[in-house]
Amino acid sequence: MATANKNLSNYDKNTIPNAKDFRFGIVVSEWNDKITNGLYNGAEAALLDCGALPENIIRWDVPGSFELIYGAKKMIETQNVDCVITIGCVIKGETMHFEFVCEGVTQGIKDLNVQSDIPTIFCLLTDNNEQQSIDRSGGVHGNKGTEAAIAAIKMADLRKNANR
Ligand SMILES: Nc1c(NC[C@H](O)[C@H](O)[C@H](O)CO)[nH]c(=O)[nH]c1=O
Ligand SMILES: CC(=O)[C@@H](O)COP(=O)(O)O
Repeated sequence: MATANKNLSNYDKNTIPNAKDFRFGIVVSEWNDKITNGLYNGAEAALLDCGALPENIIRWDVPGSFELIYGAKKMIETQNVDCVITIGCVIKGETMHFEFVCEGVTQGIKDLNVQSDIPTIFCLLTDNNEQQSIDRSGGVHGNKGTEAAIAAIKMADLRKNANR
């Protein structure tokens, strides 16, 4: 289903574990910061709405989406978190740089999920233009940050139960 056919901000708290016992790291790219801050706000609001404690949400900023990989790796290594959310927004320019950044971040986040026991959630917008990013960070299509927060809670809970 394309994003255009679903609202990214919709969730049913009855289907989501309580987040009160989980610690979350959120790594945020400074590129397109109007968008990434909107994504962060959606993620933070959803985590708090589902019971997460403010002191259990740790935010680090990195220069661009490519640095999300290293930031998430160090967050996992040093902050005793139960899940990491990586937030970035890559918007197509004139060159192939878009493709390489998007693919590189995708592969890097995938590698973290393979190599680490801590889930890393992929909240990266890869858009053709700024309007698409606006629409997905609190606009007409909802907020992908909200979606990422719900995924983070569910994966932290899955990890807890799997490691019992
Ligand atoms: N063009 C965008 C970038 N480019 C920067 C890279 O992410 C990286 O910081 C740089 O190559 C240095 O390593 N980053 C975004 O997040 N969004 C863009 O649209
Ligand atoms: C995704 C990017 O790095 C891109 O915004 C850079 O723009 P350009 O391809 O025009 O250099």
